[in-house]
Order: sequence, then structure tokens, then C-alpha cells
Amino acid sequence: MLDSVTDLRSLLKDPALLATRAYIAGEWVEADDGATFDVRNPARGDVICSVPDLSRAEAARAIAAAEGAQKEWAARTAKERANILRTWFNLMMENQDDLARILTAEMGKPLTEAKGEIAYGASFIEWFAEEGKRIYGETIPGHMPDKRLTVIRQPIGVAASITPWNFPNAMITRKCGPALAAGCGFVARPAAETPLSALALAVLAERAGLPRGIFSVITSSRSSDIGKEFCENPTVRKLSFTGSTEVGRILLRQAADQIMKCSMELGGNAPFIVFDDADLDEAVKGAMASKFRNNGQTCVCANRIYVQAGVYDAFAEKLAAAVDKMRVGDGLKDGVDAGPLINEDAVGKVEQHIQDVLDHGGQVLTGGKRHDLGGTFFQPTVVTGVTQKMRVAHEETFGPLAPLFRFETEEEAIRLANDTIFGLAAYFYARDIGRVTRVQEGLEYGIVGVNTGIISTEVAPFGGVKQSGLGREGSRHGIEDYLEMKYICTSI
Ligand SMILES: NC(=O)C1=CN([C@@H]2O[C@H](COP(=O)(O)OP(=O)(O)OC[C@H]3O[C@@H](n4cnc5c(N)ncnc54)[C@H](OP(=O)(O)O)[C@@H]3O)[C@@H](O)[C@H]2O)C=CC1
Ligand SMILES: O=C(O)[C@H](O)CS(=O)(=O)O
Repeated sequence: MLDSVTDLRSLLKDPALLATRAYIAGEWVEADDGATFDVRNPARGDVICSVPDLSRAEAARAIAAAEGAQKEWAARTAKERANILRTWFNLMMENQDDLARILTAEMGKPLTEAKGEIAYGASFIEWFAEEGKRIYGETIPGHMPDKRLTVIRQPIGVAASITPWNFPNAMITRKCGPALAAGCGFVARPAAETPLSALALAVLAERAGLPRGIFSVITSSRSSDIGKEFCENPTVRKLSFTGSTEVGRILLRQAADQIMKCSMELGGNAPFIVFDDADLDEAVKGAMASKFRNNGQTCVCANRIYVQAGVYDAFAEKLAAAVDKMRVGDGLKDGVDAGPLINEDAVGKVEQHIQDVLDHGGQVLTGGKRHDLGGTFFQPTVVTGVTQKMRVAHEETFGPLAPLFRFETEEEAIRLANDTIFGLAAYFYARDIGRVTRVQEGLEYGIVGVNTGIISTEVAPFGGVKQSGLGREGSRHGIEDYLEMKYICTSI
């Protein structure tokens, strides 16, 4: 097991990627007051290293440096910015193995998933390097003979991000990619659980030639303080947040004072619907992929699995058999399908959801308890007899729990699936074209997977409706949130 920075450095081809100081204005710094906080390997809770515990003053300096660098950065051509971003992408892919080991060490996901995340994260840098060249304007036929009308789009200025621990690389690049391509300055504050992946990104950004000050990484355990600096500092013109709906609400309230432009990628409660005309084996594969990716710790994981009555028992049996084959262990070891949960609170939530199902008449089909490995390892679990009265119907578990609900009709399935304040991702398996059309149109979600359990890609718009968020990330739409539109009316 990992229990020190020496152990982790010994696993890396390039130990310099394991940076343990914050990155502000092109400098590697300690906290002004020398404070630090520990970064732990969730598999055992061992301390990997400590990093500086920055406060608002250092965050303010990073914001000022981003403002100072932004005008020159925006004055470069889109192609010049693209070339540097492309170099950054290349460096991320060349160092994929090391970045994945650092990510697994601090977050716990299996190395195979971590490598996948590095490629996914890098794809946003690659994609938006090119999208930056397509920030087109408009000319509009004048409303009067002596008027000439144009519309241009300019970088919004300094953008800031607050990101969660579950995708410590990709959630940052999904935001800084479009921001930097558009000509913005960028200040990132990663989750306290997982700062090392963000710092490794800064090491490679420096090597790629990103100008000093244009990109900073604030390591801090004082998330509320840094969030307030981002929301209250008048230089920050854009806040992009990924995390829980509860925290998103706090940030929106704080940002309202400045009428700040915000993107919010928030909580989910994804329904996964299996109709009686589905290919059951494909549906099981999709459920396994969607439910147990990152050990259930993603906002787009299937959180509720609705199965039509005629195929309920067959699907439950097939799913339990697939779940029983999952290999739980230390993510740094080969052949592991599920690592530890991020912390004890995460384990507690899974246990509470399982107990609530049992208290209301449901049953455990497989799993249901902490794993023999101890720590925050948990048995992948399937529960049956689940109903809308239970907590798991309305709360995001964010763990390896697959709750099976039974339904009778198509109308009932759509109604139950939409019975939530969330609206991020939904999935269903069916083959009748009329049913597929009616269901994909009837689901109130920003993302719908039809006969697939994995939907994430940099080329498509990712985001939710209702209380799952505001805005879209990735795709040709993702750069819009880092631009301001200017209408110019010229009298000739
Ligand atoms: N829609 C999406 O794409 C995603 C949504 N989520 C949702 O987030 C939840 C799980 O992730 P989790 O990290 O626990 O979510 P949190 O919302 O608790 O934390 C997300 C980030 O916000 C920071 N934070 C917490 N409180 C504040 C505050 N008052 N002001 C400023 N920043 C704050 C956290 O810092 P720290 O951790 O250091 O406290 C972390 O960096 C789930 O509900 C999940 O669905 C998660 C990932 C993606
Ligand atoms: O943080 C998350 O859960 C991600 O947004 C999910 S994905 O984009 O990696 O699928």
C-alpha cells in the first residue's frame, strides 16, 4: 500500500510530476502562513504527502496574476493558443501512465479507469484547442441606410473553477480547456481530497509554454473561503463548478451579488430503465458500466434501475451474477474492477441507503456489507423490491449500490423516472422504435443514453436540467460560457 510520497514517486517514470506546492502566477509556492494539509490514499487512509493550505490572500494573488496575463494571452492568435494547448495535450498523453498513478493514489479508482480519465481529460484540451479557432462573429443587415451592424465574441476575462474529487483531472480540463482556448485567464481550486492531479497538470502546462500567471492551481482545505474569494473578487468574471447541488446552490447565491456568469454541473439521480423488449444481456452490460463506473462515484451513474415486470426476475439474476464477478481491491494493483470509496462518509451513505431499503421491505440480492479488505472498501451490491418511498429513489447514493424497482407500463416508467428534482442523465434499453422515440422525448434529462450505459465524450454537450445544473460542457457549445458577445453599431 502507498504510505508516503517516496512510495508514490518510486512508481513514476517522471517523479517531477508529483508536485507538492501550489502553483500561482507561474511560481511554485507554500502558503503565506506555512499551513499545509495531508493528501491521503483512500485505500488505507495512509498519508501520501502534504500540500500548502492556501487562504483567500493567495487566491487573490492568483486571480490578479491571471488578469495581468490575460490581455496578452487573448491578443495572441487562436492558432498560437491552440499550438500551446496541443503541446499540453501531447504531454498529458505522453505522461498518461504517471498521471494515472498519481490520480489512483489520491482518489482510489482502478488504474485502468484512471488511464481512461487522463485520456478523457486530455481530449478536452485537444478539442477546445481547435474550437478556439472557430469563435466566429456576425454581420447583420443594417436597420438604417447609414448603419453597419456587427457582432463579435471576446473572452470573458478571468475564470475560476471549483471541482470535485471523483474526476480530479477531467473536471478541470473540461473547464480550463475552453477558457484558455477562448483567451481567458484561469484559476483552479481542486478538491482537498485530490490536489495532486491538478498540480501535475500545472507541471505539464508550464512545460507546454502556457504563459506565467494564465493558469494557477490553489491547493486549500478551506473550500468555503476560496469559494467566497472567487465569488466576491470583482476580477473573476466566470465561475464553473462541478459538485453537489447543495454546494452549487451556495455558490450561485454568493455569485449573485456580482451577477457573475456561472456554469453548474451538479448532482444526479439517473434512472436506468429496462423494458421487456430490451436485449437483457446488453442491458446488464449497460447497467454494469453505468452503475459501477468509478465505483458508482459519478454524477451520471445509474442511481435507480427500473425493470419491467415481465423481465424483472431474469434481469435481476443476470445482474447479480455479473456483480458477483467484480474484483474489489487497491486500484494500483492489476485486475481490479472497483477500488475503495473516497471516505468513511461515502461508505456511511451506502450503508444508510441499504438499511433504508431493508427497513421498507426490500431485500439484498448480493453484497450489502463492507468488504473484508476493510477501510472504505465495500461489496458491490444489488437490492430488490425497491420503491419510490425509499431514500435511494430520491437521493444520489454515489456508491456501488444497484437498486431494482419493478414497473408495469411505459407511462409508469417515464413518470417514475422523472419523479426527482434532478435531471442530468437517464438511460433506457428497448428495441421498439415507437417506444424508443416516445421514451427519449419523455425523459426530463439533459443527457439520455439509449441502449448504452456510457455517454461521456468531449464532442457532445454534457449537462443537466432542473437541479442538476446550468450550462453545457464539451462539444461546440462548451466554449460559449467563456465568451461575451458584443454588438457593434457603426454609423457611416
Ligand atoms: N454534475 C457533475 O458533473 C458532477 C456532480 N457531482 C456531485 O457532487 C457530489 C459528490 O461530490 P463532492 O465532491 O462530495 O461534492 P461537493 O459539492 O461537496 O464538493 C465539490 C467541490 O466543492 C468544494 N466545496 C464544498 N463546499 C464548498 C463551499 N461552501 N464553497 C466552495 N467550494 C465548496 C469541495 O471542496 P472540498 O472537497 O475540499 O470540501 C469540492 O472541491 C455528488 O452529489 C455528485 O453527484 C460530482 C461530480 C460531477
Ligand atoms: O464528475 C462526474 O461525475 C463527471 O461529470 C461524469 S463524466 O463526465 O466523467 O461522465
